[in-house]
Amino acid sequence: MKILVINAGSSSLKYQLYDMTDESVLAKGLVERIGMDSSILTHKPTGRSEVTEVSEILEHTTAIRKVLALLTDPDHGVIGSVDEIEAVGHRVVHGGEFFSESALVDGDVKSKIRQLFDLAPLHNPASMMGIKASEANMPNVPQVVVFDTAFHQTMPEHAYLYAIPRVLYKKHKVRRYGAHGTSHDFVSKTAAEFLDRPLEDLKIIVCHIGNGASITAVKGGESVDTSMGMTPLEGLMMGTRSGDLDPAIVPYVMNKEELTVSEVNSMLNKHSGLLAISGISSDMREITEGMQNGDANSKLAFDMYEYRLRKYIGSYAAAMNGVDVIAFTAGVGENSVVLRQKVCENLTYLGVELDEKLNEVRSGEPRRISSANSKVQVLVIPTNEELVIARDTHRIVQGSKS
Ligand SMILES: Nc1ncnc2c1ncn2[C@@H]1O[C@H](COP(=O)(O)OP(=O)(O)O)[C@@H](O)[C@H]1O
Ligand SMILES: CC(=O)OP(=O)(O)O
Ligand SMILES: [Mg+2]
Repeated sequence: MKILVINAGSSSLKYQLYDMTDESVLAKGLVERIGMDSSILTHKPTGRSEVTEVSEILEHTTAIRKVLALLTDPDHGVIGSVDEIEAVGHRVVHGGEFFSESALVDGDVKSKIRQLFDLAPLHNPASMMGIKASEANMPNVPQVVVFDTAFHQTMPEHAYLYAIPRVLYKKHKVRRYGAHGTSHDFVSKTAAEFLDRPLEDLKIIVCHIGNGASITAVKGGESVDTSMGMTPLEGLMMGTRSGDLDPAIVPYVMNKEELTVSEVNSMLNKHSGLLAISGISSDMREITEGMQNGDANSKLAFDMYEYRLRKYIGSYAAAMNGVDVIAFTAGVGENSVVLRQKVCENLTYLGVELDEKLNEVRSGEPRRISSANSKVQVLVIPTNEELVIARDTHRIVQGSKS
């Protein structure tokens, strides 16, 4: 079965085409700047050279039409016809309390995703655009949705409630939901397999640090706490997101700077984090380079990022009354030798002992970076959210046929 996996953002659309007979990726790509003057489509058929097209792509339906055209193109394509795509899997960030599992898309599922627009204004409308665009271009193909929040539905009440009037939870569903669950789930399972130990016995802290960043306490295979909250703004400092802050800052700044709700949201989501503190970039590569070249603001941004991550690791060790495994994943977690080193340097009280040589190894495979004596196994586990989405889609579509 060939499955197209789609991760739609408000102005972007990432895709991967899988052949599920061997879980191989036939092609992948990215459409950027949808709705802007020159959109860029980058398409990479596996084992062949990448193609880039610049054109005007005003909305997601056109974006998917162009992707399908490239997937079937005589020169750059990997399939003979769109009919070969038997299912589409979509990443949806917010499933609220409706979804603790992936689901086959129908009218009810779409209505629930729509009801969650208010809780995830930056993410869910974009996912819905991706679903509608796929339905328009592939009307008879089953669509499956895989939620970032689903894995975290096991969190206990004391972890997911905010200490605010309970009526806000009852009326408006104000609570913590978390995100990146697909990755936290995959990485914790892969860590247990890598160590050849039963997942049920392990206390694992997964640090998913990429563009968006979140950290999860996984006990016995279940999420017991996670750093993202009602929206993906809470928790760690990120590329452009503030992470945790005193909530009183929001009304204070709105008042002083005469900001609207949308302006303050934009400030916290798009103009904060590494970008705000460094004044240079939201990209950890540039921050590290700036720091190594003596730029004080880059060093401060790095130090704040590392310090906050380390504090969360300590608090999740407390949440689980111990930790057996710390797993680093996503763009920064998989690649930043210096970030991992600085974090681990200050976790000796937990029994963490980093092996500096192992930490410097670069590979796309799961690997251990702690020393043989370390009480806590520190691992780097490359995440693969798209593969999980493809597997869930495959399972659900097969199940719906039988
Ligand atoms: N070699 C590296 N060193 C440090 N950070 C890196 C490196 N490579 C990638 N990154 C970071 O990873 C981030 C992207 O992470 P990724 O998980 O791909 O994000 P997303 O999937 O959310 O777009 C980049 O913004 C960059 O900061
Ligand atoms: C939920 C979230 O933060 O997603 P991303 O990492 O793709 O920005
Ligand atoms: Mg990501």
